[in-house]
Amino acid sequence: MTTRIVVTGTDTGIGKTVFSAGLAGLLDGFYWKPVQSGLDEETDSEAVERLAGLPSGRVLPEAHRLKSPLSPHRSAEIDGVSIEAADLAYPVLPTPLVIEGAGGLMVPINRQTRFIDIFAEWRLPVILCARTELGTINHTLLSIEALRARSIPLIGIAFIGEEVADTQRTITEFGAVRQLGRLPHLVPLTRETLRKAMFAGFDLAKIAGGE
Ligand SMILES: Nc1ncnc2c1ncn2[C@@H]1O[C@H](COP(=O)(O)OP(=O)(O)OP(=O)(O)O)[C@@H](O)[C@H]1O
Ligand SMILES: C[C@H](N)[C@H](N)CCCCCC(=O)O
Ligand SMILES: [Mg+2]
Repeated sequence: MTTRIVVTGTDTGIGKTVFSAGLAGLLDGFYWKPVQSGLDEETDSEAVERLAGLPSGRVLPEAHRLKSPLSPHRSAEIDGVSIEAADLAYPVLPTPLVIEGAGGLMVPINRQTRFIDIFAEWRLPVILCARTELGTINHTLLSIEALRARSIPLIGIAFIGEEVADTQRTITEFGAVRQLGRLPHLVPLTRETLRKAMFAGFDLAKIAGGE
């Protein structure tokens, strides 16, 4: 089965890229970051190259690489370019493909379109990355509601951070959503520690099984 999975999250900086690297490695697939904003530090694609342990060529080139580490719609304006939904048509490959958004669901790619609108068009199954720390119940349930309102298939939640059992239970119960697993904060964060943590923390059958 060709698995195309969108990895999104409740916010920026919560661990979507690290989780995507681990997932692409587990699936032995490809990774694609359609829009990268911020080029001065390691990009998401470079991080996945470093962490996923995939053969070369499996990290696909971004459709847009924008200089400023801002919301893509603004970063594009500063660079004098415009991101159109058509630019973000995902590649059709015979192997698993992990596609990472930018920030959270409502992040705009231009002044009319947000990532969630693209995901609604794509209709691909989504994994929602969520923190476990205080504040995540609200952010996660709001994100789930937004996905459900647009009938975007939600495979489940990938928790990132230390275990907070009641928070994770509260989210899965109120959200009527599966907990796919949890990726702790890894020290050190390496290809090896990530692969080990993904095997230990996630059930691939749950993920590949779709919504
Ligand atoms: N499980 C983890 N263990 C250790 N460090 C982590 C983990 N997850 C994320 N980090 C670190 O936290 C920072 C943000 O993570 P990451 O880049 O994955 O966030 P993101 O959600 O992809 O952000 P963006 O919205 O910019 O794509 C990075 O420095 C990353 O190395
Ligand atoms: C720059 C950052 N690393 C991401 N690529 C983009 C995050 C956009 C967040 C927009 C917002 O929610 O305010
Ligand atoms: Mg990222």
